[in-house]
Parts: sequence; structure tokens; C-alpha cells
Amino acid sequence: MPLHIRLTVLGHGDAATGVDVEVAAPADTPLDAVLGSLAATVAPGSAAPGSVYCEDQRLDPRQALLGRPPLVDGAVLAFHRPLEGPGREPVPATLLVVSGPDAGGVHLLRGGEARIGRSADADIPLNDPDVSRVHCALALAPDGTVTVTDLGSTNGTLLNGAPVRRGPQPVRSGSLLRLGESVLRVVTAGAPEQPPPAAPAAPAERSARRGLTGWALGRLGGQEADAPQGPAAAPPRAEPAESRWPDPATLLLTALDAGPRLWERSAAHPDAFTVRLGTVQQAPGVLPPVTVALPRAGSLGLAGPRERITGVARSVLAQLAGLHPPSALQLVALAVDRARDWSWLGWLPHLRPAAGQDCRLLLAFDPRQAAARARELTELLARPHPGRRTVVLVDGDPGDAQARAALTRLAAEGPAAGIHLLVLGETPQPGGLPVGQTLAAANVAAPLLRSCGAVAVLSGPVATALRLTGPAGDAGPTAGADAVSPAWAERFARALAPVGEEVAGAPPAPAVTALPETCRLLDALELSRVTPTALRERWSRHSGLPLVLGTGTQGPAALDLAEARGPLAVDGGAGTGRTELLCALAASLAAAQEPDALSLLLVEGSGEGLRPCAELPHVTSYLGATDPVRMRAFAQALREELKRRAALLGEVDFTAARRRGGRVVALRSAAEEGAPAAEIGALPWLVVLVDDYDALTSPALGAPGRPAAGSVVRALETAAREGQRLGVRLIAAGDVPGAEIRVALSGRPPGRAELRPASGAVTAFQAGRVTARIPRTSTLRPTVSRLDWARAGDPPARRPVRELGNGPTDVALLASAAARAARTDHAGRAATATLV
Ligand SMILES: Nc1ncnc2c1ncn2[C@@H]1O[C@H](COP(=O)(O)OP(=O)(O)OP(=O)(O)O)[C@@H](O)[C@H]1O
Repeated sequence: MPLHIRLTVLGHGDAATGVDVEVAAPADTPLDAVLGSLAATVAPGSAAPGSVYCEDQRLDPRQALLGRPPLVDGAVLAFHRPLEGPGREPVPATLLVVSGPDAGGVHLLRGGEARIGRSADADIPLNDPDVSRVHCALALAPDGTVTVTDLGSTNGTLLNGAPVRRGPQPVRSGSLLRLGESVLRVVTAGAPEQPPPAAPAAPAERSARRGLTGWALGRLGGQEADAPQGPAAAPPRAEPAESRWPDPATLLLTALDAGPRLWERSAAHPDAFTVRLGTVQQAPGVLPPVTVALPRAGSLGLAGPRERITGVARSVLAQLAGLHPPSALQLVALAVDRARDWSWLGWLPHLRPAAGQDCRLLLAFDPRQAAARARELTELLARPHPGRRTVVLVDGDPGDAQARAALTRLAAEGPAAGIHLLVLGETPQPGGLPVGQTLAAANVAAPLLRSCGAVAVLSGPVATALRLTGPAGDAGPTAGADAVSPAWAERFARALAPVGEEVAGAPPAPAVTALPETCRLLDALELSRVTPTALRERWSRHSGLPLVLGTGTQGPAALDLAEARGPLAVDGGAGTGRTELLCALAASLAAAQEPDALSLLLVEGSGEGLRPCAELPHVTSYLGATDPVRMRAFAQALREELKRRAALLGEVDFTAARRRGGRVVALRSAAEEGAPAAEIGALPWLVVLVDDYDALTSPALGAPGRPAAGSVVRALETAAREGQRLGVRLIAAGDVPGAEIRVALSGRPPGRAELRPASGAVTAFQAGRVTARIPRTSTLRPTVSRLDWARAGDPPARRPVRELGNGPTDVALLASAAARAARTDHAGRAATATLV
């Protein structure tokens, strides 16, 4: 399968205007192969650059492979000169902004004095309205001691609750500094109770902000907010309540280092889906967090001026994404015309459509996308994902009446199905309103707030004070809200973009990707070049009946038909791809077992759709629905075959016997431990494929096979009922009785389907094709395209697949290779008897 990675390329000239691109290429393509296209995409007409860097590391384009570190999803490439990196030396001290309106900053102190203040000229700028332009200074002495001095600030500086005077005061590791509404924690590497910084790190100097963050600030048009730096020091040891809900700075470090806390919360975790909104300044040195448990609250609202509520929403979404794996959390954003504020979410793996949604990312920045997301969420109400919750950001009106109605329904019924809304209620004033008035104004702007079990209201003179209201909110004192900047969010989300679930200790799973628009079955089978040798190798490997149906979001969609306890039914309307899927299933089975070990019977209810598979050497009978005499003979032969099997096997279950007894020979004594094996004859698996069953049960008036269709149906019913134990399986398009596994084709695009086993999770997949003549090279050429975040919620671009009018189909290639493989395999062995 080709690999898709998203990169940001900083080209010539102004490094602040990077271009996000998507590269599709076969795995392990060297950067060299796409460098020219990358340059031309960033600046039309320009050639491949002489030197290329990934952040501060120079790359050799012939050696650096796409998809391998550092060229992973979310990486930033710079042409001609490196981006300034964090440096490699250990850092003596770190300053973490752990709470407040501009939280999340991680500043690495290397020595000398660092001035903190609201001014853009401060060494550590803090976007907090209650902080003075130049507020206080931290000094790091050569012996590692840290001191703080207040520089005449209006609101003063508190060190562990006590006012800091003008003269320098020593700061012990772990101390909390309070400036305005911001709380900062100082961590020194030398302090015995602190773990050493994990390095590499950057100095807290203005020049350091020319790195990714400086660039990110420029492109986001954000204020000169606090600049997160990293990867960096280990987080400080905190109070239990604080560490239970990590502060934004600790969260950023966790994401940058893929630390042990990353994705620590599955659905069963006691703190799953509980988010921290801010902290209460209580006793000196203690910061009790204010939290909301989404499962209890249902939905969460944020009310207040836009700048403040978007900052808190970023912090809430980052916590959810940092602590919960994509297998436990799906994120969706409905923010019409607000791509600029929320496109950073697109880097998070939690927004990839893992349940077959027809879009590139679960984002909605226009009314059409909002309508599509609302439809998908409404469908989820009826069929919730077991063990996975969905959090939906709702920012503004969706711009579509049906989407509006769907959101109202989701607010009421969603929580019971694991769907929680995060509703932004924007008030017009920049602040200064009391809690009640802020809430009233927000309710007018966002009526959905009324359905939220908890609403965090940001009020006070500069709207940094947070109060929880609503039945499920932890009623408590006014807290300082935790908000993070757009640059912080961008850095955080990029750090998670390439992370696979196994990093966090979960069972290994390939990265979740969107479903492709088409899938070549032979690629999904890893038989891109189908040769007799490759087939013989596969045949020797398999014992059951492994079926590969196509490509899912996490690799091939597959099941073992040997394990199935009833027929497999393929449902879908005309033209959805049922016949093609049956052909793919026949091909998939033929690739799994040699003809001696598996017989396929193809039965047409109407038409001749299965004919391309008749060439497979496994096919012992191909029955059209036009000749009553042949149809009756077939029904009779199938019934007799069932009887023969029952007589041969006696009490023995075919499945168990075959597992013990090799490829084609069943053993009477299979169930008896240690008993001598008794050979009872050649008995291959028998799989009957029917297209379609409904046309046989109610044949069209005047259909030539009509008089005999009933006898075929009765024989098939017997096979479905009694064949199970006898090594007989039935696969049919249509409503076959007793179906245990269902495949539902939606047909949008053709071959798009869901696998629905009787028990277990539903898997969305794109069915594999075998009868088309697809130029195989078309999937192998690397392509580079500009990423337009506003369009990320659209269905993936469907390039019409050019089908060549000549040349063999994949099923023909497979049939020819299988025939040659069987012939070679057979030298010296008796030919198999034709069963039916
Ligand atoms: N897996 C697939 N990938 C891409 N295209 C497909 C796929 N399956 C089917 N198609 C396209 O859809 C068309 C209809 O497919 P198919 O004949 O299998 O549908 P059907 O459900 O059997 O419909 P009908 O019963 O009307 O024949 C095919 O001609 C093919 O172009």
C-alpha cells in the first residue's frame, strides 16, 4: 500500500511561510525521488535544492527514506539552511508554565538572567493580561542555584504564596511562582529530588524562538506568545492531584518524548475522559485542579470571550488526545469558516476516519462537510463503537439545517452512545461581565450550551477566572483557567502525528489511515507479483481458510472462513460491487489453499458475473442459471457429496480432523488423544459461492433456469445447515438463511463495505478488485500535492482509475500462476477426484 505522509516545507526566503504538502509514495522511497516535486510545489518553477534539513539535521536525500524518522508525518523540512534546533547539551534548569491563560511553555534555562513579562521583548514572554510588560527576572548562577527578583510589577510576584521583594530571592526546585493568573514551576537538574533533564534542549533566549515555534507563530499570525521548546527536560515530580491531571507543559513534554503517560487511558481507566480546566490557588505550593468527567457531564460547554475559550478548548482537546489512544478516542471538529483556528487538529491521529467515514479527516470547515460529519455521528448513535468514545468540538453554527438538528439530537442522546460535545459559546464583550451575564450571552450565541451537563464560564475583568456551572460540574471556588496558545497546539499535535499506538504500550497496530478509493486484491494479499513459487509458499503456510476481503483502515480486512459457524452473506444494492467481491473472495481462497485442499463451486443465480473465476484450478463446477437439467444434476451431486462426507467422517468434525491430519486427509481418530490415525480418504474443503441467492429463491418470470432453481436452493440450504461440520462453507450475495457473517456494501464508492461478524467489532474496508485491468504502475509513482486544510473534511479526491482494454485481469494472472503451481506440485501425485 502506498504511504501517505504530510510534511511542511520551508522554502526559499521567508521561513515563516511554510507550505504543508502530502506525499504519496511506495514505502521506503528515498527523499531524492520527490525532492524536485517538493521544491516545485513550494515555489512553482524552482528546482531541487542543493541542501535540505529536517529541523536542524542535514539530510542525505539518497539515504533519507520517506516514512522513516526523521521523515515522518508532521516533519518540517527546510531548504538551504537549517532551522535552529534546541541544542544537544544538558540543561541546568527548566521553567514550566503549568497553569494560566498562556500555559504549556517549557523554557530551558542555561545561565544568566531571563526576564519574564507580557512584552514581546521579554526573554520569556507570557500572554497574561495581569502580568506586567517586564514583570520579574530569574537568574541561574554557575553553581546551579536559581533566584527570582520582582522588577517592579503592578500585581507582584508570589513565590510559594509569599510576595517576592525587589532583591533576589532563592528558588528551590519544584517551587511555584505566581505572576498575574499564571503559575510557573522551576525545576533544577541538580536538585536531588528531581529527575535529570532528558536533553536535548534550547536556551531561553529570544534567538531560540527562531526555531519551529518562531516559525509556527509567524504562520499562525499568533501573538508573540510563550514559546514552547523541546524536546526537553523530564517533568517535575508534582503533587498527586496535579500529576493525575498533567499540566499543559508536562503534557507537551510527554508528547515530544512519547513518554510513558502518552495514551495511558483506555476506556477502563478510572480517569478516562476527565479533563482539567484550570487550577485553584489554595495553600502555597499546591495547585488543586478543577476537572470535569465527560462521561458524567455528558457534554461540556465553554462560555466567554473567543480568545479565552479557544485557548481553554485547545488545552482540553490536547489533554484528551495526549492521554487517550486513537483506539479509545475519536475526535471530530465542526467549525464552519474557522479552519485557521482548528486546522492544527488535523495532525492528531484521533481525527483520521477509522470507521470508514468518506473523508480525509474528521473536520468540517464548510456546511457540506458539517452535514457529512453530522450524518456520520447520527449513524454512530445507532451503532456505537465498543470501547471508543467520540468528542465533537462544536464552534459556531454548522450552516446546515439538518446538521443543526443532528447536533441538538447528539447533545441529548450522544452521551449514552459515548458521544460528547465540546461546545464553544462566544460572548461579544472582551470580558468584565459577571458569571450569570456571561452565561446568558453565551447561551444566545450557542443554544447547545443549555444541553451541556457542565459549563465552564470565563469571567472576571480579563476573563481568565473560571467557574463551573451545571449539574455535573464540580462546584467550587473560582479557578484560574488553563489555556494554551495556537503555536503550542500546533507543536503538540505535530509531535503526535507520527506516533503509532504500540509506542504507548498498547498491542501493536499499524497506523490508522483513511480507506483508499480502490484496492487491488493482489496487493492486499501481498502477491503483487503473482508467481507459482509465491503461491506454493502461501499454500504451504495456511491451514484454515483465510479470506482477505480488501483493505481496512489498519491493514488488510480479513477473516478465517474455517472458523465461521454459518454462511457469509454479501448484502448491497445493484452496482455496489457484490459480484466483484465474490470474485475477490474466490481469488483470495485460491491464494490460500492448493487445489487439492480446496474445491470451489461457482453458482450463478443470474448473469455470468462469476465466470472470470472459472479459470481458477480450484473450481470444480461452474453452474449457470440457464439449464434446468444441469441445475438439477448439480443439486443432486451436492446432496450426495454431503452424504459421502457424513459417512466418511462419522462423528469426527472436519475442522478438527484437518488440523491434525494434514492437507487433504481427514483422520477418524482426531479427537482421541494418542490413538492411531486412521486414514479415511481425500477430503478437501468445499466452498460454494452463489451470485446471487435471491435470484435463485425468486427467479424472474421467464428465466430459463426457473423450473430447477428450487432444487438448487434446497441443496444449498442443506449445505448451509449440515455442511458446517463436514468442511463445507457457503458464501452468497443476497439473503442466505442462517448467515453468521455479513458484508454490507454501501457502493459509495463501489466496493466500499463493512464486515459485520455475528459477534465482534464492525470493520470498514474497501473491497479488493480482481477482474479489472488496472495499470499496476499507477499506484507506484510518488506524488506531491499541496495540503489544503479547509478541504480536509471532503471525501478523498477520486482519480478515475484507468482500466486498460487489453492485457490480463488479476484473476486471470492468479489462475494461470495457480495452475502452473499445482502442476509442479503434483508431479508424482495422484490427481484429485472431481467432487461435484
Ligand atoms: N472493489 C471495487 N473497486 C472498484 N470498483 C468496483 C469494485 N467492485 C465493483 N466495482 C465497480 O462497480 C461496478 C459494479 O460492480 P458489480 O457488478 O460487482 O456490482 P453488483 O453489486 O454485482 O451489481 P449488479 O448486481 O448490478 O451486477 C463494476 O463494473 C466496477 O466498475
